[in-house]
Amino acid sequence: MDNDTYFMAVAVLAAKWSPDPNTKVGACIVNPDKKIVGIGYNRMPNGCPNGSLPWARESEDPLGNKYLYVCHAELNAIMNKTSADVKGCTIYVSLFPCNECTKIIIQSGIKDVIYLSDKYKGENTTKASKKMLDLAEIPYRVFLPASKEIVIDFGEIAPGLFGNPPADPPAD
Ligand SMILES: O=c1ccn([C@H]2C[C@H](O)[C@@H](COP(=O)(O)O)O2)c(=O)[nH]1
Ligand SMILES: [Zn+2]
Repeated sequence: MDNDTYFMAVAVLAAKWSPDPNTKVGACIVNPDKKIVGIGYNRMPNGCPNGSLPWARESEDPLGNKYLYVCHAELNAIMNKTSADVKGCTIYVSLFPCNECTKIIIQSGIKDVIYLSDKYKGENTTKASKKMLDLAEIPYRVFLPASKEIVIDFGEIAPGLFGNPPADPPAD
């Protein structure tokens, strides 16, 4: 598996933890030595219990929608960093970063953005992101997967757990 596939798969796996019922986003930050230094997904802020804040999108009351509360995947990945900083790192994101995340990406010193989905490319938030990234000379590129899915096969690692005892070693 190549680097991009591996790191984007980590971002997509992180996204699966998101409680957002509509759009689950994952981010994986990788340093120049190809070490993962931060992972995040979109979720409500720490200390805000499940159900205490809305996941709605279209309430007439802005306080009844998720947008004022949710912490974006990129923010969480940067806040979760395991290194002193993320200068010179690459961020793999399952969705093109919004304008607010783009500001944080730029200010944090991240030097490269690789994304999977650009489903909000027509929105001003995405247009503003691209404008800022262009001005800051931070390249961004789409990740084009070689296949639609990759399989994580637990049975390959531990066949005994699935009713297939490991084969006997060959006789001498
Ligand atoms: O840069 C971004 C942009 C968005 N998100 C999160 C924020 C929300 O939880 C969803 C978007 O919800 P929609 O229902 O598709 O409007 O994605 C993010 O983490 N990073
Ligand atoms: Zn964002």
